[in-house]
Parts: sequence; structure tokens; C-alpha cells
Amino acid sequence: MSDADLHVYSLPLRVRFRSIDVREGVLVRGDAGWGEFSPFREYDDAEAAAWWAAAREAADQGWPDPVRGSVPVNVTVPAVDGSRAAQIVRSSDGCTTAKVKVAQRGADGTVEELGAEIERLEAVRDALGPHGRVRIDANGAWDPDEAVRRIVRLDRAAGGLEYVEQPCPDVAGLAAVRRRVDVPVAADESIRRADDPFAVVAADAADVIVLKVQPLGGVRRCLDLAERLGLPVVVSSAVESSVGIAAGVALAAALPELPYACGLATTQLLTRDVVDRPLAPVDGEIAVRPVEPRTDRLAAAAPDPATVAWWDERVRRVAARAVAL
Ligand SMILES: O=C(O)CCC(=O)C1=CC=C[C@@H](O)[C@@H]1C(=O)O
Ligand SMILES: [Mg+2]
Repeated sequence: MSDADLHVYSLPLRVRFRSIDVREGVLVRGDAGWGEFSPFREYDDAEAAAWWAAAREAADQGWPDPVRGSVPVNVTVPAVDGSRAAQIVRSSDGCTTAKVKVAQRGADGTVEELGAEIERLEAVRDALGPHGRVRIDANGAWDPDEAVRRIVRLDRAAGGLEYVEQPCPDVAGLAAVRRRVDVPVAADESIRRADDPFAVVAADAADVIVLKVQPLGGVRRCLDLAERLGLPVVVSSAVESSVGIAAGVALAAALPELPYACGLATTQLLTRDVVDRPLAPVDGEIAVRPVEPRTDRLAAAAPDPATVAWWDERVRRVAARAVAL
């Protein structure tokens, strides 16, 4: 791997998401194509190793053949007010499913009030119409009692929820909530950040599994996990550039069954991208197609030298770890 094959990028987000305003990472060019390595800054090298494996798979091997030519996707609605949420849904290029963030912390560290979440969900339902689907993601913020209270209220505000993603941080909490509410439960962090993803199945803790290619180490590893977990899968992004999204689309396109819209419409959250035509939905679906970053766009996305040096160092450390394994 030479320096010419590594490109550090930094792309501003339209709205603050997951406490970040700028998405950063490294794009890697190999014989089979482009891969993305963009673990969040706070993840340590051990956790980042899977993200590196996913980038290398894309660059060196490519992905298994697709069984479908496009994948249905959801619009992702960050913790914004009702009018902004409605606007995001209406400008989502035909998405009929919305995933709405709840229980998020603002820039000042405080968690949003229930009233603000209700307003957002009502606005999203209004914008989608009665036939749309609405799901929420709490990123493990609640204990089971709080989760049950909130889900009942938010289910009503949304006019019915398709599912609630990661209401509690741990598997026991997910299982407890699942027994107490009618809304299906999806596991995200309990799969992608867990020592044992099978604990979710053993505890009957989820109806749906969220799979993300980078944190789980590549498309092939996700396909294997999906088969062994035996639950319906929603493929979701890690809010990547179109290069990372292409890996998510490859996974969604290769799964034998795809019963839900996938969380892959997140280039809509970025102000710009590294390709001319970002991987974004048309009529609510993203087509399976190759992406090729453009030199001038890579140059425009290059961050300041200190950020480039930080990512170069991170890649070297994590890649060295992978070789030693
Ligand atoms: O699933 C989606 O609609 C978009 C992706 C998404 O929500 C996430 C991507 C990256 C980090 C996470 O905080 C978040 C999630 O928890 O699912
Ligand atoms: Mg999630």
C-alpha cells in the first residue's frame, strides 16, 4: 500500500448527527476498486480493525454478486425540529420509510425532551402520509422502564412504529422491552459493538438485526452473520462517503431476503461527496452501480495537514495490527 492509494477526506454534514458536524475517513484504492476506512474518532484501534478489514475487502477483492439491481432505503431524520424533519422527508427522493433519531444529546450535552420527539414524529408521519413507515433509533439511551414509557408515547405520535432500534444498551434490556411492547425491536449496537452478537438471538431480544459493513468487517462477514443469526436484516450505513455506501449497497443487494428498507440514504446528510453522482435514492431505491472518486473532488475534500497526519497514523497502526493477527 503506497501513500498514493490513500486519500483522507473530510465532508461537512448538513445537520449535526451523532454529535459530529464533519465526517472524516480514508479512501483506499486497490486492484478491485475503492474501499473506505472511517471508524469514528473515539473508537480504539482494536475496534477499528474490523473497519479496516471492510476497506481492504472492497479494495482487494470486491464483493459477491448481487441478487437484485437496487435496494429500497429509508430517509434518515436526525434530531431536528418538526418543520425541518418534514422538509428532510419531502426532499428524500421518494423514500417511503423514515428512520427518526430520538433520545439524542444536543451540543450542550442535554438529552432532548419527549415533547420535541413527539413533534418530530408527528411531522414525519404527516410528510410521509398514512402508508409510509416510521422507525425510531434511541442508540441504547433508555433503561427498560423508560423505554416502555417512551415507546408507547412515540408509537402514538408516529401513528404506528415499524420498529424501535436499540432502545436499551444491553441485550437483557432489549429482551425486557420486547416482552412488554407490541412494537418490534431491532438490535444495532448489540450486534456491531458486541463481543457475542449471538447473545441477541439466544435471549430472544430482537425481531430485526441491523448490519453495518465497516464495523462488522466486510460484506462477506455480514452475509455469513446474517445467515447464522437467522433474523430479518436491515443494512445500514455508518454515514460514509459514496465509497462506503457502495459496500452497504453490495451487502443489501447480495442478501437472499431483504424485507425492510435499508439505512443507506445517508449521502443526503452530507453537503458534498467524492464522486460526481453520489449513491443516493431515486424513487426510494439506490441502484447497484460502481463508484469512482474524482481527483478534483478528493482534492477538495482533503482536510488540513494535522487531520491528514492523524488519519495516516491511524491507518498505519490499525493495518499493522491486522498483519500481526
Ligand atoms: O440507519 C440509518 O438510517 C442511517 C445510519 C445511522 O442511523 C447511523 C449510522 C452511524 C452511526 C449511528 O449512530 C447510526 C445508528 O445508530 O444507526
Ligand atoms: Mg442505530
